[in-house]
Amino acid sequence: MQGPAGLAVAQRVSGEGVDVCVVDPAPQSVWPNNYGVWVDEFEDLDLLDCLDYTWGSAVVYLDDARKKTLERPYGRVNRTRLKSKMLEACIANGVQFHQAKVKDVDHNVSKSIVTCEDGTMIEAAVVLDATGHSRRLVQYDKPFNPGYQIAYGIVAEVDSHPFDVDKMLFMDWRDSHLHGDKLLMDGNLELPTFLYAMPFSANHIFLEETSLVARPGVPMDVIQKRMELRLKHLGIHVRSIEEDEKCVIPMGGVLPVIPQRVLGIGGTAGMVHPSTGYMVARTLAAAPLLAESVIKSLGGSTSTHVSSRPQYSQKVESSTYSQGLEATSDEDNAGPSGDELAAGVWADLWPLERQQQRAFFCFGMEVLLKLDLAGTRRFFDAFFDLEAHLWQGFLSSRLYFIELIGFGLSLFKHATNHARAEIVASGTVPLAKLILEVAQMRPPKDQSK
Ligand SMILES: CC(C)=CCC/C(C)=C/C=C/C(C)=C/C=C/C(C)=C/C=C/C=C(C)/C=C/C=C(C)/C=C/C=C(\C)CCC=C(C)C
Repeated sequence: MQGPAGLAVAQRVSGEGVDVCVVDPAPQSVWPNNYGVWVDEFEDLDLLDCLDYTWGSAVVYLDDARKKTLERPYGRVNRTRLKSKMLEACIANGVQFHQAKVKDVDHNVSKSIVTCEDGTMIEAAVVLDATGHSRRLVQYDKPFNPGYQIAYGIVAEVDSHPFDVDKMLFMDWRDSHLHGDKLLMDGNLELPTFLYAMPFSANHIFLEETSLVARPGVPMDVIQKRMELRLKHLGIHVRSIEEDEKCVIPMGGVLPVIPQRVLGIGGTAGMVHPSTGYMVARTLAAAPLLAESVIKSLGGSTSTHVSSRPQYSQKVESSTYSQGLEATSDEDNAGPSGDELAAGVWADLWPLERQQQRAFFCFGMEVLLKLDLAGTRRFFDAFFDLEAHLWQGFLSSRLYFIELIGFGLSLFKHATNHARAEIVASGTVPLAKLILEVAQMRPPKDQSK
């Protein structure tokens, strides 16, 4: 199924007159996850009409005694509206939808041929892999060793809940619900989970028990059991479950090979924030950038180089799954070669400063991976005490490397001595790796120039 990233690119590229074909096994299905975003992020994307609930602030419980209020509005994405809006724009721009899974792709100098599981072959000037974490077509040349964010969530009708409906619950690290179960309690002390909740009304709420990051991931059944005990402890009686979701999000890990012939966006292209697991706002912001880059590389806006509809022909076989997006071209030798074109787009997508930023976020993730519950509480106590532009900028990928160094030093300054000692103990090796990695980084080569 095509997620927000792929559709956003299809919409933008087709809006410039480029012929686009989206390959998706379920183009009309509803996206499965409940996405939450900071309202300012969606405001920047001009998508405020795609939020169905907003809260003026968010709350973090560190433990039974300490609570912080984050003065930053938060919203729930209306995924049906967002998808309809994108689909309508795509249809109006003439995007074709082919209902299938992509099986494979082959390239020649100027074109790529995508083979679908139903045997259809589609010729394209550019192929974009937007298959999320299944990373169907994009290639990796190093072992992928991410951390895992695991979450179990429900949208439920409840008799009542104890949360303020004007505030969303960003993180609740309290653990008193586990006091009666030593095994679960000890497990949580070592690999903690928190509750994340969006209260829509006094008896309608989204509740999600979440492991921020662990390697390997915390088992789903453990997370569900912890949530069950938490809800009981909070006196939340679930009348009915409208939706439930099981999320497994790989965080960090290596980037795909840059450049490579197939383009990528979203999870397949390393765009999950490695310290938070958030991705929607980041990929929706990257979509126009990628689209502009593709259009520029194809030789301006529209159909000088790009004119034909996808050419379907018969083919056989079927097996795996995937989706893709293809901009088609029938001009064999005009403009840059396929490799040059793709290299230019990858260079725009992952410039040096974005790679450095991501390396810093991966460093942050390595520190989080080593913290137990007590350490996590101390860490977030310092994190949310930072000046707003620092913690907000960090979460929304708005700080670049030099600012991130300032952020790191400020966090260190705000931390208690105990938390500083933990950051040093868990962060020294990852920090040394970060420095080495950043020193070796070079801007990606744009072969089209
Ligand atoms: C929808 C779906 C799919 C799913 C969903 C699930 C969920 C619910 C989720 C949620 C999530 C969340 C809430 C998240 C959050 C997160 C956060 C807040 C994070 C944060 C982080 C931070 C960090 C990591 C930081 C880091 C930092 C550091 C490490 C620093 C350090 C420092 C030092 C060492 C000093 C010196 C330095 C320099 C110079 C650099």
